[in-house]
Amino acid sequence: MQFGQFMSHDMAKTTLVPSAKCNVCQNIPGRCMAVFIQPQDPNQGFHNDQCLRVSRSSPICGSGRSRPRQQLNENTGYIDGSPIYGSSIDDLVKFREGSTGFLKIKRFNGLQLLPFDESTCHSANDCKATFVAGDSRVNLFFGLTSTHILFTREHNRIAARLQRLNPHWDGDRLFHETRKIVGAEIQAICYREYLPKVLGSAFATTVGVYRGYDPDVDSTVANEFTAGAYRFGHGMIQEFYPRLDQFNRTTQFGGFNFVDGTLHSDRLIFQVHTQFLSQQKNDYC
Ligand code: HEM
Ligand SMILES: [Ca+2]
Repeated sequence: MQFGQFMSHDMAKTTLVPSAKCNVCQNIPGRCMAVFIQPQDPNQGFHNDQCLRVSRSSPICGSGRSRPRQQLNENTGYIDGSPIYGSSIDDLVKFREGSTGFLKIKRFNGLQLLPFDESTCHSANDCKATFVAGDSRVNLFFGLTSTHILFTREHNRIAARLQRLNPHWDGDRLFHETRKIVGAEIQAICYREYLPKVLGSAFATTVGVYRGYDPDVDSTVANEFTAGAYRFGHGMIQEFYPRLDQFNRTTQFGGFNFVDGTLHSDRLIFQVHTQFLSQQKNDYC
């Protein structure tokens, strides 16, 4: 599940119409869809809300009128570690340690973590555990945050080794050679470990043997894949996750009880979704 979510964030980030613009139980063409609650639905919370307010994916400007509506992917569709490095050169400066070959990390309580989102800090030593990374969804779930931290540390581990082997490399060379290796590691885990487990015997017929890079393949991500098919992973989310103390002993089960006492994962997605949308800054066309 956890690697799958990380992969989905490497391949796609669909901009949504801000939820504040969809706060009524009404269909607003092109923007919002209201899913009305059926009288027989047993969920009282849904009845209180009257409908589920669904924001539509933002269109690419100009599409949806004389030509079919197309959705925007804010991230690089290639599996290239973009949750770690960002999807644009401008963003990279936020994560790279100056002009060195290393990624920024924050040392906290003897741990190497991601930099804190300073807008959530009351003082230098009093910050919320909200991190900055190449994909803004890094804080959506602590398993996902851990995966980000893992690959950020992996980058710095490899960069340190490469630096020892190639002391003449400048920061740019060191950074990009390392990034290439980390991206390749993520691809290798995806194709050699994750997909064979997910697809089972269908792996051979659906993915098959890698025959080398083909520049003619359209590498953009299909809407059907992100909006539908790949969300199969939501069904893999467990309701409880074991948590470890500093001695790696199981302390308690970390349920999703921050979601107003309910532990059902569908509801989790819905709740996190609403929280997450309220943080979105991007507007639609
Ligand atoms: C703790 C686990 C997870 C949580 C809390 C979570 C939550 C969410 C939320 C809130 C969204 C945005 C909802 C929306 O666009 O309507 C989303 C989108 C998505 N999720 Fe998950 N998810 C989790 C795990 C997974 C897993 C394991 C997979 C696949 C293996 C996955 C695949 C996707 C995909 C493909 C999208 C659409 C991405 C886009 O187009 O931007 N998610 N998820
Ligand atoms: Ca990517």
